[in-house]
Amino acid sequence: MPAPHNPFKAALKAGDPQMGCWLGLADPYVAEISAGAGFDWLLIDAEHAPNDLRSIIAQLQVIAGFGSHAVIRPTVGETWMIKQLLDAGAQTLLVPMVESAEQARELVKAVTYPPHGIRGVGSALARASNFSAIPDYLKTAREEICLLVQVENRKGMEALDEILQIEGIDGVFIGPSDLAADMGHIGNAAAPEVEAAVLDGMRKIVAAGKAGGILTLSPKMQRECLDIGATFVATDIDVTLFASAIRDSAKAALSLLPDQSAHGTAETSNASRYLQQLCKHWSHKAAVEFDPNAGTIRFDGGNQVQMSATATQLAVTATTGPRGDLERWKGVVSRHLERFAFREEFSLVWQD
Ligand SMILES: O=C(O)C(=O)C[C@H](O)[C@@H](O)CO
Repeated sequence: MPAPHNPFKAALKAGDPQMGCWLGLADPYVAEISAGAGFDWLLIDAEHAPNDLRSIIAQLQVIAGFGSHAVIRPTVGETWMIKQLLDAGAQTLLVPMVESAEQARELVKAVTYPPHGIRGVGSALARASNFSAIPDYLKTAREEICLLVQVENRKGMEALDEILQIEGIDGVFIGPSDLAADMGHIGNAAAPEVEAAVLDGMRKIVAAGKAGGILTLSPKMQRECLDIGATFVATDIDVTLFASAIRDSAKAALSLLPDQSAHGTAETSNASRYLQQLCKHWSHKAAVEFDPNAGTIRFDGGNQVQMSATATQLAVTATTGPRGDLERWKGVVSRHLERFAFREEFSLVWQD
């Protein structure tokens, strides 16, 4: 009985595009929900997410019951880490920060048993061999291990041609975020120079007969990479999906509650001047509408000011969202108006 078949590796070999999702919530409950969503593969991230061997094993166990394939990204491509992940039952690894053919060569040895590699023999204890229930695991494991490497800086891109020559590397993933940073465009993987480098690298990978992969939230880049022939493309991240959805949900819930408002007046013959000064002062960072007699200032976070001016009085309404700090906001508005009215005895008296 051989090592379990790796359908993901077979699909990449057949050039059959596999669509994936990043898992960074580091929780088997979330992995189980994600595994039932329909993605072809799920990346369990131990580089940028709080995963450890135990959390990875728990996620491998729940994903095993679904059609999605688990791809594990170790923190670094260390032999000891790879040994533990393979014994834990990972069959596909995505190793970050590969910068040279020599590094790629060492990774191939780390996933290969002796005499051709250096993977330690411990299958008797390993989940990978179903705890020795697979008698010829040692002889058949390598064929079902899919080794993917990440090229994600200028050094790695310069070595890409040599990396692509290394036998035993099944695919190369280009990391746009890290590549952007190394190219001087940190936080901007959409920079034209970065996108061009990513697409050029992807063409080289596909032309070399290796599987090309990427994680990009850009529909344009997803399409372009697939059109080039990339075969493992991740299009979303569980962390950002959840964070965005729950923030929107909280905003919608709070929008059902009433805003908080306070009303104040100041006796002054310069009401229109101060109204217009405050509107102009905040016009660069808020939505402002005003004329000499009335003005409205709306900030994105929910803080607002409405003002009206007569020949003798300035009327002000300060508003915050249902959970805003109204007292603080009243103080901010008062201090700004008092600063504009420094030439006179000015007092904004709040009625509530
Ligand atoms: O450089 C990249 O892009 C990647 O390797 C993916 C990131 O590590 C992932 O955390 C999304 O930013």
